[in-house]
Amino acid sequence: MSKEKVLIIDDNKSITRVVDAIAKKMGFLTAVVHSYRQLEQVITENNEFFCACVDFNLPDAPNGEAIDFVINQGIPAFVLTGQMDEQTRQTILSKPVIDYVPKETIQSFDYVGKLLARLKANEKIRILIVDDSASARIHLRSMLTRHNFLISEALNGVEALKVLETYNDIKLVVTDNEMPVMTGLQLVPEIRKKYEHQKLAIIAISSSNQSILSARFLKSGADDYLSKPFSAEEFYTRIFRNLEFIEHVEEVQFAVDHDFLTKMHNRRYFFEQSDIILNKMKETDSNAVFAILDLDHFKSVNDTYGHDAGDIILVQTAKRLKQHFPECLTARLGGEEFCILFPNTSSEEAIGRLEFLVHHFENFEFEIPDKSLQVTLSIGMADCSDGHISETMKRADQALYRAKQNGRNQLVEAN
Ligand SMILES: Nc1nc2c(ncn2[C@@H]2O[C@H](COP(=O)(O)OP(=O)(O)OP(=O)(O)O)[C@@H](O)[C@H]2O)c(=O)[nH]1
Repeated sequence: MSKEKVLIIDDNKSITRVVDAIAKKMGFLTAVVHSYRQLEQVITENNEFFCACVDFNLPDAPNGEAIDFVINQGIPAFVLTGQMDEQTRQTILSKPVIDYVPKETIQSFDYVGKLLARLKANEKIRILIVDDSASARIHLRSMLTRHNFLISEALNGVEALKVLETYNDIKLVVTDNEMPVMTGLQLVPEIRKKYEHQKLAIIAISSSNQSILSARFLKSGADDYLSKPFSAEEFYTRIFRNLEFIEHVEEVQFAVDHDFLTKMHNRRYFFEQSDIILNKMKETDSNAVFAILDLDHFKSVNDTYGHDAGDIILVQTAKRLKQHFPECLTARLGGEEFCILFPNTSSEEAIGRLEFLVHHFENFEFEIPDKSLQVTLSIGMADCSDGHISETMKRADQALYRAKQNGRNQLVEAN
């Protein structure tokens, strides 16, 4: 039984084939049925599904009965429908479904793919609901949990601030305005003192008919405003827009901080962070060590086995460095050159760990297509007593030069 299985229910086989292919491409397992009768059978064997994609109209269940059946089994469901009149829309939205997808064009199936990706991503996203009304919280929780979000709740602004301190995976706050202790309008600027728009979105919800309220919320730092009553489509669209903004910023930030090939931190990030770490070390009078690592005769690896093989070795080297030094700041400086900053570490300890690494590389077989090969490592190391990473780097670089001169495959400590 797998929670990673998508249940696909449609009497039209060309539609199930397309949805099946989309789900499989995304790494899901699938179960496909073409009638209500088959659906009942499948469910008796297993009702553990990630979600279900349900046809509104089946020959033996013409009025959305399959949707009710699946939801009653506790399976989150989205609906595929050929009819898109207002009556059908109302009927679908009166049920606690994830969403509906009109089977109008081929783009509808792109939407199915996006929906599945969204549902998978949502499993790691926590939303904080802030409302003093239990029924409002229950309603919002029900709408959001069917989209797989993790949920926390608070009854007023002060509680909300405490919950934000407790959970670091909250990406979105949905807040009411009128609440005892601290209102939504008071809460929003308090949140903004600590959390930027790129990290945390705020959507305010209110039934107040004061048109100025939305402007006041937006000016105090909210990202969006919803007036009650709102449709499910509007609610979800605003939730996803705001989360997508945060996710795009995260993607851009990742690209800025990481090396494209190895996904290791890059030179720019290393310099920025090493300053912060070395300042902390100075304050606590602790020792730090810097090492620069260079693969030996890498040009000949590229020349002999090709650039793609060289890339594989760089990626595997990055993986080994992250595994060996999880608590250190590691980065790819460029080309076949990497570096490590050991915080709170004596030179003796760093020497021990780096010598072990040299030995490990000497004995390690890199796997490239149809072959395995050894690539050794030279390292220059310097303690960070001069306080500036650029000075330390110069000394470590000279030590690396000596390691290369002495025959490579070794560690040399700076004078
Ligand atoms: N495959 C691959 N090769 C790279 C990349 N970046 C730099 N290189 C190659 O790394 C090689 C570095 O060569 P050299 O600087 O001569 O150093 P070396 O051959 O390792 O010699 P020593 O350092 O003296 O042992 C060059 O062939 C570059 O083209 C990359 O992203 N991928």
